[in-house]
Amino acid sequence: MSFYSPLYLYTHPPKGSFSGDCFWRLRQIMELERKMVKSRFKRVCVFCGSSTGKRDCYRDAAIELAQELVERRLDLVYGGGSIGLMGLVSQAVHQGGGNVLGIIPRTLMSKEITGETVGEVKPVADMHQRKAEMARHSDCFIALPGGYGTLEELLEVITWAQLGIHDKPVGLLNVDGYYNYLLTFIDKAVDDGFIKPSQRNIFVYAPNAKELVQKLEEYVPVSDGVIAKARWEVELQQPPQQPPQVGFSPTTLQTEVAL
Ligand SMILES: C/C(=C\CNc1ncnc2c1ncn2[C@@H]1O[C@H](COP(=O)(O)O)[C@@H](O)[C@H]1O)CO
Repeated sequence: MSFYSPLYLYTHPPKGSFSGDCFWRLRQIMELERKMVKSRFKRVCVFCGSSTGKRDCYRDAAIELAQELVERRLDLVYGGGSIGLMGLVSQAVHQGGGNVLGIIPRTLMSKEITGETVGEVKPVADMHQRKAEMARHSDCFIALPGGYGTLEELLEVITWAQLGIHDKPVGLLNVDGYYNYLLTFIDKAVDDGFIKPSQRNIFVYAPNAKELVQKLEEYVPVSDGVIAKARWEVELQQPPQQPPQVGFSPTTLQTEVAL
């Protein structure tokens, strides 16, 4: 193709001219758009410790995960609060320009308990409602290292996936082998007949944020949930038969968890 052909001038307009500058700018934007990672998700729920843990790798992993979410333009849903890894993830996503939604029980809202939160805060009545709301607002779940609270949240969304309450991917960020004993325990539960082999891979795990988010993107739901998602949704539409009695009520719990 000649340097003087109309097609050459169209694809290589002279720099410095107004139309040429606009063209080069447009090409830069299109190139950036092409490089941007497209995600099947919009909002990611992150469960993590209300402590930072004793080793730097946990803090680094929390920030690295936040950067991965920002890079993929994913919003963060989390338990509210600015303490521990929860604080690090939420602040890093917020500073990176991402949307942050913290869902927190009113009783935990005091700054002495949770610190100063960033982004939008949604107060809820209790821990059950918090978990149901976190799940409802998210397209997938990630657990960073944490303690009892994190384990409880993680195992609950895995259990809900097993029951077919939702089919959203769940991922474990196994920072420096933090969750190796849990993974070994799950293998034991499969070997001893408490978890179906088909459910062993109901969640994914990876040592770093990039690999984990990639696995979540590629995840195909395990389809042998005992109760189909649609049935839980029908359950949700039914008005409660009776007002809840004192203590635990299976009806309200089902209604709360149906996503
Ligand atoms: C210790 C107490 C409050 C600490 N403040 C918290 N604020 C908000 N959310 C919290 C808090 N502590 C735990 N959580 C929830 O559990 C998850 C982390 O728990 P872990 O045991 O540290 O792993 C976290 O995702 C929150 O949902 C009250 O005295």
